[in-house]
Amino acid sequence: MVDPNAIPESPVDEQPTIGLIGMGAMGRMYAKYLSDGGWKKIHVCDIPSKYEQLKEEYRDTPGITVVQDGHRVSRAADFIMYSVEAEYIDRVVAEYGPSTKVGAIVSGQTSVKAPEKEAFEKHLPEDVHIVSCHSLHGPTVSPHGQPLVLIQHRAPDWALALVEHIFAPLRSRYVYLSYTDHDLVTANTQAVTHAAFLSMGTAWASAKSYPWESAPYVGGIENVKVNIMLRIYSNMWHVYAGLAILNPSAGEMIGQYARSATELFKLMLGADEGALRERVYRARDQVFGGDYEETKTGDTPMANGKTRAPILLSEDILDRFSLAAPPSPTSTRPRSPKAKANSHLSLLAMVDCWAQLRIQPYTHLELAATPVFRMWIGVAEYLFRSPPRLSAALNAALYDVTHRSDDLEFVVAARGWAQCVRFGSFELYRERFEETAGFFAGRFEDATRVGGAMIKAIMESSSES
Ligand SMILES: NC(=O)C1=CN([C@@H]2O[C@H](COP(=O)(O)OP(=O)(O)OC[C@H]3O[C@@H](n4cnc5c(N)ncnc54)[C@H](OP(=O)(O)O)[C@@H]3O)[C@@H](O)[C@H]2O)C=CC1
Ligand SMILES: O=C(O)C(=O)Cc1ccc(O)cc1
Repeated sequence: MVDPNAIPESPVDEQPTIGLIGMGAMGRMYAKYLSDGGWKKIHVCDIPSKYEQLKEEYRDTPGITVVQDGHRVSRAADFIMYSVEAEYIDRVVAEYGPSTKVGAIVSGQTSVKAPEKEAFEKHLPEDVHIVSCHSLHGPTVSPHGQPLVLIQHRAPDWALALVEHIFAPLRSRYVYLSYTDHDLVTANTQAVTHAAFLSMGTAWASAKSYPWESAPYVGGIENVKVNIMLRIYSNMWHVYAGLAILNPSAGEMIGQYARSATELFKLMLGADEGALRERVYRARDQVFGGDYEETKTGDTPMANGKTRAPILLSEDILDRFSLAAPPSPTSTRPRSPKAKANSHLSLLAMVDCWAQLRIQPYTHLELAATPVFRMWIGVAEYLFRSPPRLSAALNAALYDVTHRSDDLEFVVAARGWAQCVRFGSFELYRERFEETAGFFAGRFEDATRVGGAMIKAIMESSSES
């Protein structure tokens, strides 16, 4: 529960009025935690046509008052958070921003901050403060211990302290960034990671192949790839479109990912083993350090001379999180088709891309990683920190032609996503996203359950280490 005695020096009451504009997945998550945490004056709204339905839904929730629109929220609240689609932030702030109460603090939950900053600076009155935020996790992940970015943009220290206090019930880990650094970090971590998973999904859907039924993609780290891919496609397209298309740094990074996939694939096609190994090992040394073979435990050496334990769990444990059909009690067949070496083009391209862009993923991991980014580094280190695994992947990539058609689909998909982001078309993005999502939709429910349990197990094990 909130301790009113802990409220910092500020001109607002012990129980500030909190306003939430946009009651989609994130607005609802905040409403729940803030209400459970003991805040008693939370005014919320979505678009006016949802007023009656929202009012009914929150009738018995302590502390929550549903109002018709953002004007009513803005007039009453000491702290207001916009949780609307990034694409619409300018329009929504233009409409409600001028109604903001004098001296209030305004925040935004958008995943990309450049348009939010512009909208706030353009449409908010001079006499209100701006302290923005961004929870670096999806609405179904517990916020406890997850990074929550706070951006003290145009605000005195008491305003930042009050926002920290209001968000205390989330029990998140505050990360302090500027608007500009936020977009740089999330382009490195989220946008390019999503490009990899979106491309995997599109490649499998184009090949009309469910990966959990196909030998190279079953078991161990393949389960991580498949579960995260499905998790992304079961979320809302606009979240990914916004953070890729509207982030000024994301297009270049996603473009590099597609270039890395293309160039590596050409080396594979030409069976240019020397050049492929040279390029991949150089990227590995740059991203994971050069002394990987010396750590017998499989730990990763860090720039500060220490080592860190691997992010992922053992293959056997990861095997539990499969979407493949369980064996029947009488069956003598193995639980799933036997795994076979994979060329891992999506991962080779990721590490090459990090190296080309001089991105140090471990630096981001410590500071501001989403669960998805953490898993993705985990998968990459699992492959790259093991010389035999990496070598087997390179052999498969060069000499096992059965991977060629999937790798070709992957390159086409990665190029398509990069072009779509470069063109900046939300409509094209939506169509591409929904087409692939439609192919997998039948498994979203299972994927949410299995993927959620997998993320929980991995997060718990990495916080213990
Ligand atoms: N989902 C995620 O994993 C995360 C999302 N975010 C960010 O949070 C923001 C919200 O995302 P999320 O909650 O997932 O998306 P949702 O689509 O679930 O929620 C957005 C809500 O805002 C409503 N809205 C749009 N215009 C207005 C308006 N004028 N007045 C009031 N409400 C309005 C939308 O209505 P309608 O549907 O009718 O347009 C919708 O209900 C986005 O900017 C996203 O990038 C941040 C972290 C994680
Ligand atoms: O972890 C991820 O990358 C997700 O896919 C969930 C997500 C999406 C958007 C955000 O702004 C924050 C987290």
